[in-house]
Amino acid sequence: LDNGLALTPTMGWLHWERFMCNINCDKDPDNCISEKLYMQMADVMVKEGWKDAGYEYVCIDDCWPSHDRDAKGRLQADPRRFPGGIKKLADYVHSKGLKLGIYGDVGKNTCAGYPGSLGYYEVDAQTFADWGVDLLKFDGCYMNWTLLGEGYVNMSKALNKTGKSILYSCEWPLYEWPYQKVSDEHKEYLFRYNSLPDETIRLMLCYIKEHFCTSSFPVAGPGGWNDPDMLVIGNFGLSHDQQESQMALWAIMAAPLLMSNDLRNICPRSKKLLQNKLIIDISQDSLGKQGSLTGKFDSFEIWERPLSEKRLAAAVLNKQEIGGPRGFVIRAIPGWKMCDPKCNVTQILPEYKEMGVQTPKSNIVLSVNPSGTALLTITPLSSDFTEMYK
Ligand SMILES: OC[C@@H]1[C@H](O)[C@H](O)[C@@H](O)CN1C(=S)Nc1ccc(F)cc1
Repeated sequence: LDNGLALTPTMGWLHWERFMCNINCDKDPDNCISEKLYMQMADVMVKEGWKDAGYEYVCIDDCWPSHDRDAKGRLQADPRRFPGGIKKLADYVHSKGLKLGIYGDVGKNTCAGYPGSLGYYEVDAQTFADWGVDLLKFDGCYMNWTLLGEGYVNMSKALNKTGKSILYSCEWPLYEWPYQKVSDEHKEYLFRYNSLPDETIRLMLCYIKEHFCTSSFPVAGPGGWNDPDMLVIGNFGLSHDQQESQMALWAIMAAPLLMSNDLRNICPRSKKLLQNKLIIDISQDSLGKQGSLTGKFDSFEIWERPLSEKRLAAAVLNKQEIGGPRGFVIRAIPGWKMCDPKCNVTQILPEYKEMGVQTPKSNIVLSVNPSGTALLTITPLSSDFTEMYK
């Protein structure tokens, strides 16, 4: 959808993978789905450099509403967990210079059984607009599969009708069979299509542990991004190598960077990784071209993304889980052919290393940890440029 939103992949925080549907505010007040959680995350995002790094959306996921609509048929937040209501929460988030995302469902109920928007698309779109919501994640549960597309299109039109610019983040392709089938119609109406099933994020965990999904994502670009779901960096499930792999791959794929973790309590290494400016620059690159899998051999996967100014980002993933670090000769990267007659190479992960001017015959060997990734940027140099890097 080209109305000036989502020109680069969305960046922010989303509650689901870390806080799920925890509504037990009596016993677990610090981690339950309540206005306090989002206000605290917004505070931390400003205080701890997340906003400055580019993370701007604070997103509510499922389980926020009351089970009953109000007298006018409008959705309302659970009054005990959100005593101030969503509008007040949006005002608070906006006062911090951030944006608020909310969650709805195209069908009768949300996946966790709260009221869905079927039959209420215009009412709900207007309600979200009146509250000052900036993003809507629209799920696809409890919906007659043959009416799914019509529902998503109708909500897209209803959102447009409000006259407010609300980033429309859909799970439409997720509920299409086969998965990841994103048609032109999807792209026309969607900004960010969450094109992998939720279990894939868990599978993605095991993918990150064992292998990455190698399904080629449909082409994305400014105004519409494929979304392999939340960043789980800073949680409990991944080793640091696997966290580096997720961050590198999401940047190469031009995927939205929506963290789902506890920013109030995150280990310094994970925070440094999530705030790594060079990786975020790859993710947010102005060319807006999504990267892809360009090579697979000897239990390595190479993922490459063309960047602005003729540069290339390359990620070398060691899919082997056992054993120790393995060497990968840098000139075996398919895109290395652009290093002709020379190029300048910067390694970003696993640690920053200026590799300087290289030639097509470079013998540099990258060391890649099991389930880890080496991430590079390669800048081609024409012969006269070499002087600059001497
Ligand atoms: O209830 C909301 C939850 C989160 O929003 C996820 O990000 C969405 O992918 C949807 N969702 C869940 S658990 N959805 C879901 C997960 C598994 C399944 F078989 C059917 C639906």
